[in-house]
Amino acid sequence: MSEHLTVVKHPLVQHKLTLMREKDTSTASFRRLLREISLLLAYEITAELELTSKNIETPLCEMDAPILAGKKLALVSILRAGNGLLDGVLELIPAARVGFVGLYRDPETLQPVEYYCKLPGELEDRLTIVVDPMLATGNSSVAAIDLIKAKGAKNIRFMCLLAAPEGVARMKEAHPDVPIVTAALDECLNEHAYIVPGLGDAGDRMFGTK
Ligand SMILES: O=P(O)(O)OC[C@H]1O[C@H](OP(=O)(O)OP(=O)(O)O)[C@H](O)[C@@H]1O
Ligand SMILES: O=c1cc[nH]c(=O)[nH]1
Ligand SMILES: [Mg+2]
Repeated sequence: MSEHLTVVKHPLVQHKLTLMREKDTSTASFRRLLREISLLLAYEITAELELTSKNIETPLCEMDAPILAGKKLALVSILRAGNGLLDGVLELIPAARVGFVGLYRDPETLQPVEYYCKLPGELEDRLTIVVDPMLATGNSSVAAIDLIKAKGAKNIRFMCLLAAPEGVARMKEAHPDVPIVTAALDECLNEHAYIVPGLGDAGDRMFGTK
């Protein structure tokens, strides 16, 4: 991908995102909508994957048919909210290898606290798609991508649902080689570093916690 930031303006994405933002949307609907949007974002983020060809036999004849080139993709979910995007992407790319980085944002310092990390092998040879619905200060995604790069990944993309300008700038500074695909670029962060207008706490809305 050549752009550092891609906002997916597809009408279905925008419609579903509006439903997710509404404060009275139920946990069940929120989860379903996130899965549906993740399929559409996955379509976009994989649009330029490299193809090679394979000789196959159809019931009628032989042909050279396109298939994905290279090693299986890696998907990395930033726990816990990342799992809401992961489920949909895995439906589209079921053979992908999957890793998890467990981080939560300390509400006082806004720094990410790591509590888990398990990543697939041979990351240097794979396209790695990192998923987390919220890019707020960017501290969590930058820290997760630091860990993923330390494990060898060189070709990384980041998928989110909402991005704040502050988070996009932080990512561009720390990881200019990592393209971001998002459903919306919101206005700003509030005094608690929540995205405005945003949708609130993605993890809490997805899992029904508070
Ligand atoms: O860009 P940042 O300012 O770092 O904020 C974004 C992070 O905050 C949320 O996670 P949270 O810490 O709420 O953890 P959770 O997924 O367990 O709810 C979100 O899913 C991101 O990981
Ligand atoms: O707006 C925000 C910011 C960080 N994490 C969230 O879940 N929402
Ligand atoms: Mg949360």
